[in-house]
Amino acid sequence: MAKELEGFNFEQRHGKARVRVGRVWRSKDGCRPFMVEWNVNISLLSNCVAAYVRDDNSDIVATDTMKNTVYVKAKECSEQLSAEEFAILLGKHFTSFYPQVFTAIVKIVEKPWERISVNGQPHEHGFKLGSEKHTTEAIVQKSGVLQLTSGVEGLSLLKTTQSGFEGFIRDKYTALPETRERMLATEVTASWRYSYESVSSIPQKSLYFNEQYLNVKKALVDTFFGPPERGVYSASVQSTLLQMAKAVLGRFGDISSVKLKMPNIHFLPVNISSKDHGSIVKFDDDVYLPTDEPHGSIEASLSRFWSKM
Ligand SMILES: O=c1[nH]c(=O)c2[nH]c(=O)[nH]c2[nH]1
Repeated sequence: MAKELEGFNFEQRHGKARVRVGRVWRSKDGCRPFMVEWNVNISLLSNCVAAYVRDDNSDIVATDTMKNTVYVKAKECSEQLSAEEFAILLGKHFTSFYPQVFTAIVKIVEKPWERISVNGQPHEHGFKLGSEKHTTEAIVQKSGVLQLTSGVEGLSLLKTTQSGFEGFIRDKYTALPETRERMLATEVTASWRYSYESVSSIPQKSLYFNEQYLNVKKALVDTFFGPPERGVYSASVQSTLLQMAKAVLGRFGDISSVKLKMPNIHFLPVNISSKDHGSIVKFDDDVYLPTDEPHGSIEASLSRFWSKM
């Protein structure tokens, strides 16, 4: 919230970044132990202008206290919970415990520890690190008003065919040939906003948001690839991105908007020729030069008309 200060507009927030916490829930009535590793970012909007203007810290929640609170609340959570629920729980705490705090913004990135299978059997206490990460952001107001966003980052996808790019603008700067046959590779960053508008209206079902995370990820991945035998043709990253976004809004009624970032990570055709021997390697949709940079950057968001995002 902007405030007038000595003839200027002034906005401030403070918080603790990158608070890392691991939580293990030990086995109970036959359940396997479960663990998570979270990286928590807290940002508080509070009435503490005196600290800026008068060296008066009496309204400051120390960022060290915020850090400690993460561990206290993790300890208090005796049942396994999703990153979304933990973010909301922290947001509720900061906005209700401190009169000075009117909004809490809590972001969590979950490290993708996955239970390992040994000889096809899920291990009791063994985990290995997967690839893409589950993310969430809860913005909690003192009134209980909530904005909840979840996402995935680092979801690397590639298909070796069923991708092309034709019909784009051609001018004196254009060298790219048109094609109906290329590799398509990307690293998806997605975020989606849930339509729950207060902390009291979120689903009470245990681990609901973990389930939704897997469902949304599946919708994104399935749409990118198409059916296993035939796949589906992609006319551009743009076209595939929109189909993926539509699949999410089409399948999940409690998601009001979705944002997708899909860099086009190029696999360049390899053609090598020498002065003496002419063509040494002639590209025949077989040998590529994988690259990181430069890459195409394509992003879009899709929301329902009634969405606030
Ligand atoms: O799917 C694509 N979209 C583009 O906008 C683009 N631009 C480009 O050079 N190659 C591609 N591919």
